[in-house]
Amino acid sequence: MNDTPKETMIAVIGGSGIYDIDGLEDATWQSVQSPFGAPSDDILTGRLNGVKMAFLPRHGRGHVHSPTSVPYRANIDALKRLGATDVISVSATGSFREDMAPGDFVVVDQFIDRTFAREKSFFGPGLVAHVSVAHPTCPRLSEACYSAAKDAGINIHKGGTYLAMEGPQFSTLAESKMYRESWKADVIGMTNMPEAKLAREAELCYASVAMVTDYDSWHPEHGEVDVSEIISILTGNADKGREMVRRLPALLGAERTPCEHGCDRALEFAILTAPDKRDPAMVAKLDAIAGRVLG
Ligand SMILES: CSC[C@H]1O[C@H](OP(=O)(O)O)[C@H](O)[C@@H]1O
Ligand SMILES: Nc1ncnc2[nH]cnc12
Repeated sequence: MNDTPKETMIAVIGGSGIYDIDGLEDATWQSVQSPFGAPSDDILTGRLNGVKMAFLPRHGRGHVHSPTSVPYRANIDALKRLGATDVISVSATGSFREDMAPGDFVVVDQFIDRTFAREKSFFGPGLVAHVSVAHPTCPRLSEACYSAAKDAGINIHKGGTYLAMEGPQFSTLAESKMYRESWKADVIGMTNMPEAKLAREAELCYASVAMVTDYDSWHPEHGEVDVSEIISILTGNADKGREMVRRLPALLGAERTPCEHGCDRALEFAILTAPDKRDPAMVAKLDAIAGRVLG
């Protein structure tokens, strides 16, 4: 695995309420083994308008994983092993903005990571690496999601900061007000971190489409978050999400050129451990993630 793949494979990670996608040609659920453990579920693969697609339900079919127990490393490693070039997260989020209303979509471009009980890196003792996540999402992929959603008639906002909390409980009122008023976050969820950081370490382009389901707890006219309301908004949005995904292959194309923003070269100068000090077991485990630079 020494070169940038030449063929696009769009991987969609579906969040709460999204456990399947339809319309793929040659659709097959595949079991993918990863040295980082079992992914959340088998991965649905196929083609859409001639472009390779993969779909992974983040919480597993039947929603078996909590935001903390989602095997983020295994998921990203398995998608990379399958040949994914672009990863699109579709997630349920609360909103801190009056104008980002339930039913709207937001193309997230920044994150505040408040998670604390998850493995956040593929690297560690024996193979140390530091990648930049100053710009954690891929502008080209994000733009494609925005255009696809616009064309599908979705009310979508370009850019927004996603506060990633540990969960599984929703925020207190004081937290909700602090995230909104002091930290200026736009949306809140429990899963995009460390997923976005891991995608960057894996040299995958990553975009996040937040589906707004509620106003968290800050809004004086909307009260507390209620999961049944979230699911009813998500169910109403399912067709919109599918329409957006259906338009992506035409926008991204089957032939993959290097990412102009460098997502696919994030590890170029990131590994600090000297070649003779590298742990051979770590090097072997990172064959898919870092094989391009480890040789
Ligand atoms: C069902 S409400 C809380 C749950 O939904 C979101 O999951 P995802 O990002 O996978 O759509 C949120 O982050 C929580 O995990
Ligand atoms: N208000 C909220 N907080 C955290 N995660 C969410 N997912 C959907 N709504 C949410």
